[in-house]
Amino acid sequence: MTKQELIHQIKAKRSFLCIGLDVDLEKIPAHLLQLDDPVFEFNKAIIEATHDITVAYKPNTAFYEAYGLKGWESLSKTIAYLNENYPSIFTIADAKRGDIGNTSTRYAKAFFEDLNFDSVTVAPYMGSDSVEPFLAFENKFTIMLALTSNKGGLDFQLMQDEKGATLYEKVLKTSLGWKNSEQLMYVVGATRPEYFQKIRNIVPDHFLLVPGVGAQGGDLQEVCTYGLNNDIGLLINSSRGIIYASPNENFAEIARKKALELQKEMQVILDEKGL
Ligand SMILES: O=c1ccn([C@@H]2O[C@H](COP(=O)(O)O)[C@@H](O)[C@H]2O)c(=O)[nH]1
Repeated sequence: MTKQELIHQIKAKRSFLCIGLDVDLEKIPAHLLQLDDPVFEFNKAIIEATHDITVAYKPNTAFYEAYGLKGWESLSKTIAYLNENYPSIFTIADAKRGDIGNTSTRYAKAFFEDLNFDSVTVAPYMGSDSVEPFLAFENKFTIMLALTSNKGGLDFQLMQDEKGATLYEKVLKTSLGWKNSEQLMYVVGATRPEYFQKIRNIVPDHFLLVPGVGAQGGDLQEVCTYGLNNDIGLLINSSRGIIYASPNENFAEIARKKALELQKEMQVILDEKGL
């Protein structure tokens, strides 16, 4: 998918919502457990209930890898279902990969070629030659961790050098010099709204993937104050807050209700900003 296609979808749907498909067999309604692939059936129901009001889906691969081969099969079926039925929806493999160059290339092939995701999350810790192999894939996006939503994210990301520059700022600035850096997006936690202005000064044009709204307590309005750019430039993720809003047979209906609440809020924000 191209950036223009993503922006077009966001404007058409008046939504920059990303739904996280973090499926846990202990949390899904009991009636699904009798089916052959409960994880895929759960995802299918969530997708059918929300595809018109969300622009992206983000399965976190940990939730699939935890179930071994069967879990990988559920992931593979989910992405195939999305690509076949809703090809204009942006897909994110939240896998947080990155390794020496030739290994990163294999990761990139796994997510971009075999599974055919539009994007994958990566960690920046191993530097340019660990991320550039992902950026070599045309019309695919590499979403790099910048300032994460978790408490421990601050252990390293806010470390300062003698001039007061923080590590996450250096990560952002350095990555702009990498080959095909226009295909980067960055993860910034919704729990860190006070940093969005600074981040937008460094990366005014790139998309930010923002997890942390919902279960982690981040606030959509606060993120949008400085996070939005002229292309909208935000993908706001909520996983548990949407997919587990009801433990009952009506889970998909209630997930839609929760997703719609966020989408309506987004619509108002976009209207107010004239976007
Ligand atoms: O900084 C980060 C990076 C990734 N995540 C992931 O996003 C979702 C959030 O799930 P919720 O249920 O909406 O809290 C999950 O897959 C995380 O691993 C993040 O939260 N923060």
